[in-house]
Amino acid sequence: MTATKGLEGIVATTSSISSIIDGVLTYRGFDIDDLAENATFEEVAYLLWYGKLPNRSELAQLVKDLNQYAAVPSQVIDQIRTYPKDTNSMAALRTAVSSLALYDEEANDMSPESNLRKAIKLQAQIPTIIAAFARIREGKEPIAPKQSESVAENFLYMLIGKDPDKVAIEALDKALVLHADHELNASTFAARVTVATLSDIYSGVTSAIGALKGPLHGGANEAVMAMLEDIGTFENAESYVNAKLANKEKIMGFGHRVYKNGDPRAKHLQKMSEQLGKITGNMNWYNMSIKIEEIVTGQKGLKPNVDFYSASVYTSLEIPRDLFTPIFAVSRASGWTAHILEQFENNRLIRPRAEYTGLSNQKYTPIDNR
Ligand SMILES: CC(=O)SCCNC(=O)CCNC(=O)[C@H](O)C(C)(C)COP(=O)(O)OP(=O)(O)OC[C@H]1O[C@@H](n2cnc3c(N)ncnc32)[C@H](O)[C@@H]1OP(=O)(O)O
Ligand SMILES: O=C([O-])CC(=O)C(=O)O
Repeated sequence: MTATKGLEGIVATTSSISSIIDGVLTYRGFDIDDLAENATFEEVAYLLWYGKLPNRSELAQLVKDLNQYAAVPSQVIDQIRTYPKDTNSMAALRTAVSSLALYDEEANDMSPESNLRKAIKLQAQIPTIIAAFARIREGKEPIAPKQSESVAENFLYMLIGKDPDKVAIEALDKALVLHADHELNASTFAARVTVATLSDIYSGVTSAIGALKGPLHGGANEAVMAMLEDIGTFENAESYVNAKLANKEKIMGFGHRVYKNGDPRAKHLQKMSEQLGKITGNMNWYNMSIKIEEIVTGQKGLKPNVDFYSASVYTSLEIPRDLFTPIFAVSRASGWTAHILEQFENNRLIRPRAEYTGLSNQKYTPIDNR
């Protein structure tokens, strides 16, 4: 038995949800470029869950369900009020999502209908939790979700407390489309491993949030912004990045386990970053990002991943830095739950082996003789 570090190149499951083949990402066979240009997040979520694009009445029903479920149990909001004000936002989300199960009477119902309903509930409630957390820590009252056509609109509304502008809604909606699913990424794998024990969907999504939090995965978008802020000005970018590379430190938002010739989602986010920079009149983050890309790609051949330009996009939307990874979770909730439903459809326990590299033939010695 020989281990492959990080399971690189190991095919661990079959899936018909999304594919990455020759650097092309598809959701249910639809190219991400096509979806990014044309689809709304709600259409994409429907596509991931049901395997086809919705017609008008199917989409209207999903929007109705999302609106119906968007309010979070008051006990969960009350718990969020007790979190320390400096709680890590992903830790808050992980804890609150886990506690949603306590107040859902069907949390442990394993029927396919119940699991699909809970997938939609989780999708509806995750944005509400994040917005409530963000407001409560600032000493403000959470804002109840409104009837809305769009998850992006409702999230921004609950976060800022007024109707968001059209540009912001459209930009966030596109970011949600781009982040919705990504084959067997670490957080999705964590979700599938958890539910393959026949644990419940809340446990699966809680595991996934824990995995997404790390800076080698979803947490990189926040780390990218921390780096941009650290650099501060365009003029500082070159020396900063060169020093990091010389020190063999990683530049956040670059590289990918699967894409070696570039992440197809990055160009959409780059374009949005530029457009939003022009609209806000602040091109600093965009220009700095372009410079960093030039250096990192030039020197290391590494290309930006989905997390790199999303940092400047969210900053242009005036979203606080530590909500970037929770927003990733808003989108990926659709993919996680689609994968959980797929895992339940054809389940087998996921239990690989480890190659043992420890000591052998050890003999027990009584404690006083050690
Ligand atoms: C949504 C997402 O999860 S996208 C990924 C988000 N994560 C990041 O942006 C964090 C920065 N990037 C990375 O850490 C990595 O590229 C990962 C985790 C994404 C992929 O990792 P792996 O496939 O395991 O590659 P690994 O970390 O082994 O790197 C291979 C080589 O490239 C180098 N490398 C990889 N990424 C970077 C980077 N961002 N900056 C500098 N060097 C890098 C490594 O140092 C290593 O070099 P070496 O062979 O000389 O030791
Ligand atoms: O697939 C991965 O390893 C990480 C990633 O890009 C994602 O989850 O979107």
